[in-house]
Order: sequence, then structure tokens, then C-alpha cells
Amino acid sequence: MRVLVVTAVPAERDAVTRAFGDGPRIREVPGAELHLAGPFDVLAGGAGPAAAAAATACALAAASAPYAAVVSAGIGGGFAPAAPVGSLVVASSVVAADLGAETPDGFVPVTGLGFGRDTFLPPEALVRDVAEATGALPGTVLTVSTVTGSAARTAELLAAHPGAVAEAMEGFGVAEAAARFGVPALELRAVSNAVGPRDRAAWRIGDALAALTGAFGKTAPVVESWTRHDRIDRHRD
Ligand SMILES: O=C(O)c1cccc(C(=O)CC[C@H]2O[C@@H](n3cnc4c(=O)[nH]cnc43)[C@H](O)[C@@H]2O)c1
Repeated sequence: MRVLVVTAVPAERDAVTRAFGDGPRIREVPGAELHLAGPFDVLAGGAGPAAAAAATACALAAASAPYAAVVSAGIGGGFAPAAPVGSLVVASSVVAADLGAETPDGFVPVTGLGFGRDTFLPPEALVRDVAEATGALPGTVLTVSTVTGSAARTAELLAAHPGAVAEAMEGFGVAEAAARFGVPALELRAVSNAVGPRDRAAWRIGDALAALTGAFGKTAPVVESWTRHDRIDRHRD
């Protein structure tokens, strides 16, 4: 079985496929262009949870054989001091941090409003194996629709999610689409910037993309072993 990887932008997609040499095979499916490299079918689905969910759903619906897992991957913001620039994180939980309602008493997640969901839990053993293989820090990865740009918002997010190690903009959308197809989802991020007051000039995108390439080279044997033994299905939680 193969693994679908969804990034936001082509530069992230190419960083993943570069781990397997130049020139991935390309397959067009309705709504998505897949780049095939190693055990991964990689697509750049767009920025934000809505684009990511739509692209993931298109690829899953068009697949001729079921995928073993879907990985939301790319660069991300790291919460200091846990996840410094250049480091890797793997989500032990994927949380929609700004999906809900603002009330006079503060933010209420969508689940507090009585519907929807705000958290997905990737398979524990797969998270552990990927963390061991890559050196990625396991922890909560937040999905936000607005990149955090102030110390006040950073503190607010950490107060609400003390286990947060990083934020990005697609993980929850990918996981939501994957869940509809009964496929487990993971999220793997390379930290390009610290979450906090906006300083775009300080983003180390090149370093993060290089870390992402290294991480996928090391993740391939892990997922190959899992898929060969069909362990993702048996260990799904
Ligand atoms: O300008 C470039 O060369 C370039 C190359 C690769 C990626 C980008 C992006 O801007 C990717 C956008 C993507 O990155 C995630 N991200 C990164 N840092 C944060 C953050 O602090 N908070 C939230 N998201 C972040 C996010 O998933 C974006 O979709 C540019």
C-alpha cells in the first residue's frame, strides 16, 4: 500500500520527493497532481485547512487502491523552546485551534458548541516509530487559519494547548478528509520559524525544507515496514 502526502505548496512537495532522487513520476487525478516517489504519492494541495481537505479528498476518491495513511507535511511554526527552527515535529494530536466561537468568556471550541470535532489522534505506534526514525519531537500540532503574529496570541494558544509544539495551516483539514475515508492521518513538520511576533525575514525556509527532505528519507523505511505488514490497519486507534 502507498502513503499519500499532502503539502501546501510545490516547494514543500518537491522537498519531500527530493529524498528519492530527481524527477518523480507524475500522475494526474481529478483535482490533484500526484508526484510519485518511494512509497509516497505527494501533492501540493494549497494553503489552509479548506484547500488541504479538498485536495486530500480528491486524491483519496481518485485512488485505484486504498492508501495506508495520509501525511500532512511541510514547514511550520515552532513553539519555543520545545521546537527550535530547523527541528522536526510529529503530531501526537492534530488540533483545530481556532475552530469555534469567541464568547464574552473566551474562545469556545466547536465541540463546546455541541457539534463537530476539533482533534484527531494519529496512530500512537506510528507516531512513535516516525519520531524515533527522524528525531522529530512528538506533540500537539495546531492547525490555524491565521498565522500567529503576536506574543499575546502565542501565550493564548499555549494556555489553551500546553502540549503544543508547532502550528501550521493544513493538518486538521487533511485529517478530516482522511477520516471520511477511514484512513489514518499523520502530520510531520519542519520548523521554519518561531511562533510569535511576526518576523518574516527570520523564517529559515531553506533549512526547514532540507530538514523535511531528510525526514522523509528516514520515514520511508518506517512506512514501508508498516504497510508491508499491514500494521497500520491492525493498529489503527
Ligand atoms: O517562499 C517560499 O519559498 C516558501 C517555500 C515553502 C513554503 C512556503 C510557505 O509559506 C508555506 C506556507 C505554509 O507553511 C506553514 N507555516 C509555516 N510557518 C507557519 C506558522 O508560523 N504558522 C502557521 N503556519 C505556518 C503553513 O502550513 C502554510 O500553509 C514558502
